[in-house]
Amino acid sequence: MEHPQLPALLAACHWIGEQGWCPATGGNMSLRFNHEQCLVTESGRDKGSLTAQDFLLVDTASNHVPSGRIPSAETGLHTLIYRLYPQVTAILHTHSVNATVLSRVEKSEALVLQGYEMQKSLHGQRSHVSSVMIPIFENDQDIAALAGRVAAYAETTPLQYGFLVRGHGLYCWGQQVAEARRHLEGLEFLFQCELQRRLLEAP
Ligand SMILES: CSC[C@@H](O)[C@@H](O)C(=O)COP(=O)(O)O
Ligand SMILES: [Zn+2]
Repeated sequence: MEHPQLPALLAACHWIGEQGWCPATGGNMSLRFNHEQCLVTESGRDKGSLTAQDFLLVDTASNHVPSGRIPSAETGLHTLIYRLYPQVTAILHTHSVNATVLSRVEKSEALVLQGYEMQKSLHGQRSHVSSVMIPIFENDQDIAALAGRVAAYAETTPLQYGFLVRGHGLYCWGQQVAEARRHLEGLEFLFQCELQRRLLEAP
């Protein structure tokens, strides 16, 4: 499989593996291929050691896979984001300890980050004074049902950068692989800060 951004995505996946953010085959990654198709990781691969052969062409409208191979179990979340946001070209899904724990510690439907300079690692954020809201959706083994809830939410509140799935992990994206990777690194930094702040400030 060839795509101008695939080398950058493979490098990002290897870096993600080094960070320990995709343990035990967790996580999945994708690229927009053209107006009709995207490239999604094959299910069950070790995401830290992916090669170009581990990406499958998927029809973005129907989730159909012409090759007949088995794409990520969470393909429906990737294709939803590509359908909703034409500017998105790369999506990263990771299972870091911090995203997994923080999405459970925070009991509400969103994680609000405020007061951090690193909020400016996120597209359009200009100041630590602003609040960054990362929605948290309840985990679900029925990915079509989860995608339906994400789509319903996005009808009233456009998704930016990414969202958390409770006790599961982070989905984030960008207009290029480089932006998706910056969002992932920025959000993971913010998650770690927020977890430590909550621990240290706990009464
Ligand atoms: C290690 S089990 C995790 C999976 O259930 C899932 O959440 C995941 O992210 C990876 O699934 P995959 O089908 O390989 O894309
Ligand atoms: Zn997952």
